[in-house]
Amino acid sequence: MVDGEFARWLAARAGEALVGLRAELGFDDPAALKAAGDKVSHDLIRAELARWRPGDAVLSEEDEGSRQASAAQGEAGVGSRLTADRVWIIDPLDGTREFSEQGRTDWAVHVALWARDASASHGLVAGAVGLPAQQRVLATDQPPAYPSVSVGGAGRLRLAASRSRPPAFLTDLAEEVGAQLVPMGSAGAKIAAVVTGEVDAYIHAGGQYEWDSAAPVAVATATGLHASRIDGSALKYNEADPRLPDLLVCREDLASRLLAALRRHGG
Ligand SMILES: Nc1ncnc2c1ncn2[C@@H]1O[C@H](COP(=O)(O)O)[C@@H](OP(=O)(O)O)[C@H]1O
Ligand SMILES: [Mg+2]
Repeated sequence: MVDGEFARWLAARAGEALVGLRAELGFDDPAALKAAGDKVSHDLIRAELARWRPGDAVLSEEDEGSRQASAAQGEAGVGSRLTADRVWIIDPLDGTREFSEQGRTDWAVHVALWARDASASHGLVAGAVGLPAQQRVLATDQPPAYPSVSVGGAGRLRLAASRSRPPAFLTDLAEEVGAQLVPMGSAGAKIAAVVTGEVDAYIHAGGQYEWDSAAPVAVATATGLHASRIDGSALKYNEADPRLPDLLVCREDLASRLLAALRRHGG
């Protein structure tokens, strides 16, 4: 299987396990469901990567060791992710909070591949975003079609934002550009909503990590969408410090307008 296809398969498998876990444990103890979700998905993805891509390094939200840039990884001799040529950047369960709430579908499985010699944007050569509760996986092996303009209707832009930690400046920015804010959980689900045209853009600031955006940004850029930091600079992955605190994902035709508004409001 080529990498994009493999990422799709892996995200789908982890998604099935997570759907099964929700059915098995129910929603009475959200903390237990979140912890179990993180672990089950992480263990499954790590095991399949070790089996099918044993020479590659891994950066995972749920693996303290892999977050330390200097830590040796995997089998002996594989070395640190900072010297590796290929690094899988995974978030086994993005939108953990929403996963633990009955009826919510805004949670995701992220599987991305970063390569040192990549000509692809952001160094991301493959990626898949599993949206198990929406019964779909978006992936770079078959990138979705570029979204049609203004699905929101009435000519009003729709801006996806974190439902629990939206940037403070977003209300003013939305007012200035005449946009409606659409609160949603999970960076992957929000970027997927931009890809499918459910919303026009996603803006985040104030904190996030590489695994929160790598896979969905891989899919968004494969689709032809704009993805950058909120100051317009490039998103960089597999850095020593995995913090990647802000980003903008939107249709290309909106990028300069939203970046200008971000210069005024985004700090
Ligand atoms: N201020 C912040 N600092 C650190 N991580 C943040 C953050 N705001 C959002 N995130 C992370 O980004 C992902 C999407 O957040 P949100 O649902 O609020 O949009 C979540 O990932 P996890 O669910 O994998 O922890 C969340 O933890
Ligand atoms: Mg996350």
